[in-house]
Amino acid sequence: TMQSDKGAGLPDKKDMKRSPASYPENGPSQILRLVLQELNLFYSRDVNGVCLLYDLLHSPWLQALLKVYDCLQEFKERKLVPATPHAQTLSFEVVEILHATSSSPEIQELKQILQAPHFKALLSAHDTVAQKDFEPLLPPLSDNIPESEEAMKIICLVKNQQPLGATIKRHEMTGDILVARVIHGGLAERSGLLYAGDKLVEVNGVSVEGLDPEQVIRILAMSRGTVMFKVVPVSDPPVNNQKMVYVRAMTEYWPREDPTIPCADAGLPFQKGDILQIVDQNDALWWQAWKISDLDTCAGLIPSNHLLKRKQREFWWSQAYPPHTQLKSTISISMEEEDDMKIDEKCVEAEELSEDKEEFVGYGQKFFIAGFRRSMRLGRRKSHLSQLRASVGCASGCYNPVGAAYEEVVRYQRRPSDKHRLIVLVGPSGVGVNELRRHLIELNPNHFQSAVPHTTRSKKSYELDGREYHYVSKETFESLMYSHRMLEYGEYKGHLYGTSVDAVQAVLDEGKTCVMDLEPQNIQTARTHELKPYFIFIKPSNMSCMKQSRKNAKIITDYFVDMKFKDEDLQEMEELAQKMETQFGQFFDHVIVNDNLQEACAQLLSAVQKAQEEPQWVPATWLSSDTESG
Ligand SMILES: Nc1ncnc2c1ncn2[C@@H]1O[C@H](COP(=O)(O)OP(=O)(O)OP(=O)(O)O)[C@@H](O)[C@H]1O
Repeated sequence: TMQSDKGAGLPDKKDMKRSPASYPENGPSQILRLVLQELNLFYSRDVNGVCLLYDLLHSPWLQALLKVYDCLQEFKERKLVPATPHAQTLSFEVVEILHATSSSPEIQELKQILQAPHFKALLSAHDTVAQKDFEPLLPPLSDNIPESEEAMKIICLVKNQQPLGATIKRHEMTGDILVARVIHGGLAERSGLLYAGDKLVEVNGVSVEGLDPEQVIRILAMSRGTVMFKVVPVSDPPVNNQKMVYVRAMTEYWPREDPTIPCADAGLPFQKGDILQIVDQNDALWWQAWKISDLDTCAGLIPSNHLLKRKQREFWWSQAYPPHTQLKSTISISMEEEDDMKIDEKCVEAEELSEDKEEFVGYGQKFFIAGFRRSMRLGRRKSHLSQLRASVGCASGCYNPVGAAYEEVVRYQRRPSDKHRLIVLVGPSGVGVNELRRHLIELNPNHFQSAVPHTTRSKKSYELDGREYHYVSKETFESLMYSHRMLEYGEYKGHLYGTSVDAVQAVLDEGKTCVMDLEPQNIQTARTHELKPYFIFIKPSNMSCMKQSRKNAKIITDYFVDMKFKDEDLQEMEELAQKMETQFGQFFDHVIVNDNLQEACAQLLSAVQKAQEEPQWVPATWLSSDTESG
C-alpha cells in the first residue's frame, strides 16, 4: 500500500526530468515536502517506525541543507558575475550606518554578523576572487635602497653525509666566489635552489669575501648536517634543454690522473667501450655524464669530445700503440729473407693438402666449411707484417689518426625480419679463434656459415669455384680492394687472398648468421650499417692455465708444421691480447676467455644468440642510414 500511495503523491516523471535549476519547485526540498505530506498520513495511523522517519525528515537542519543545495543548483548553470568587487568596503559602510541608527535586536544581530571574523574573511575571499587578484602582493621597496644593492637568497641544504654536488670557482676579474657547476642528480641540483653562476656571499655564517675557493671548500667540508649559503642569484639561471645522448667511450679516462680537471672528486672515470649517458653539454670543455651500468649515483664530469681528443693527442707519443702482430716465432722467420720462405713452401703446400682433406672428411661432416685455409690465414698475417715494415723509419707512415673520443650510440633490437648481424671473432694468433669458429659452425651448419673468400691463385682440380674460394683475376681482386669491398686481404706466395663484403652479404641474404674472424686492424672496415657486426674478443687465460690446456695444441706457422706451443709463445699471446685490448677494446661487444674449449664454445653460442635477439648498443649512424635508405 505504501508504494502505491507514495507514487500518487510524487510529481510525474516528465516534470522530474526538467532541470531543478529552472524549476526549483521540483528540487529536493520540494520533494521532501511532498514526502512529508505523505508521511503525515501514516503518522496519524501510527504505522511502525514512521515517527522516526518523519522526525528525521522534518528536522530543520535537513531542510536548510536542501535549500542551500537547491540554490547552488540554480547558480551552477549561471555565469556568476560579482555584484561588487568591494564587498568588504560595503560591509564597513553598512556597519558605520548601523552604529548611527537606533538599535533594535535585528540591527544588533546584523552588526554582530558583519563584524564576526569568519564573515570578514569570507568577504575578503569574495573580493579577491571578484577582483581576480591572485598574485602575491609584495610590500613596496623603500626609496632609499642604493643602486648597487643586490637581492640575496638564503639557502639551507641538509647534507646527510653526501657530497654537495656543486663546484665553485673564483671569478678572474672580480675575485668573487661563484658556483661553477651543479652536478646532475647531486644534492644541490635536486634542491633546485643553487645554480651555476650564483655568487657566494656567506657559507655557514662566514663571509667568503677574499677567501680562496680551497678555504671555502674547507668550511664546507667541516659542516656535517646543514649547510647554509647566502648567495646573490645569477640573473638568468642556465636552462638545460639538451636532449640526452648515449655514447661509447672510444678511449679511457682517469680523472685522478688528470691535473686539469676542475674537481677530481666530481670526475667520472671510464674505460674504453663503456656506454655513457651525457646529460649536460653546456660547458665547451667539461660535460656531465652517467655510466649506464651505474645510474643511481649522481653524474660526473667528463672531458668534452673536443677536449678529450686534445688530451689523446698530447698523450699520443708517450703511449705504446704498436700495431697487432702475430707470435714472434712466426714473425722472426717471416722477417728473414726470401730464402727461408722458399724452404718453407713445400711444407706449407703439403700441409694445405692435408688440411683440405681435413675439411672434407676429418670432422666426419657432410658439409664444407670455407675460409679456414692455412694459406689464406698466413697471407693475411703477412699483409700486416708488410704494413709494419713499411711504417718502420717512416715518419709520416707512423701517423695514426685519433678518431672521435666518443661515438654516439643507440639501442638496436634486431627484428625477426631483419638480416642477422655479422659475428666477428678477434683474438691474438693462436688463441683459438678458428677452433671456436669451426665449433660454432659445426653446431648448426644450416644457420652458421663462413663467407667464401676470394683468391687470385688458380683453381685446383678437386676444388669448386664458390666453394673453397671465388677464383678471380688479379685485376678483379684489386678493384674490389680499391673500392673498399674487401673486409681483409693479404698476399701469400704471390697470390692474393681475402674476404669481400659481398661474400658476407651472400650468407646474410640467405637468412643465416655469418661468422668470420678479422685482424683487429680491419675492424673499422667492417663496422658498417649494412653488416652491423658484433665483435667478440677471444682472449687467453693466465699462463699456468694456458700451459695446461694447450698441452696438445699446435701453432700454425709458415715454417714449422704442427709445432707445439712453447712458453714464450703463450707469453707472447698474452702480451698481444693485452695490446689488442688496449688499442681496440672499445670495439669489443663481448669478451670470452678461451681456457676450457667446451666452456668457451658454450659462451660463444650464448653471446651470438644474444647479439641477434637482444637489444644492443650500436653506432647511431647505423640506424640513421637505415632510415635514409628505407
Ligand atoms: N680452449 C682450447 N683448449 C685447447 N686447445 C685449444 C683451445 N682453443 C684452441 N686450441 C688449439 O690451439 C691451436 C690454435 O688454435 P687456432 O688455430 O684456432 O688459433 P687461431 O686463433 O685461429 O690462430 P691463427 O689466427 O694463428 O690461425 C689449435 O691446435 C687448437 O686446436
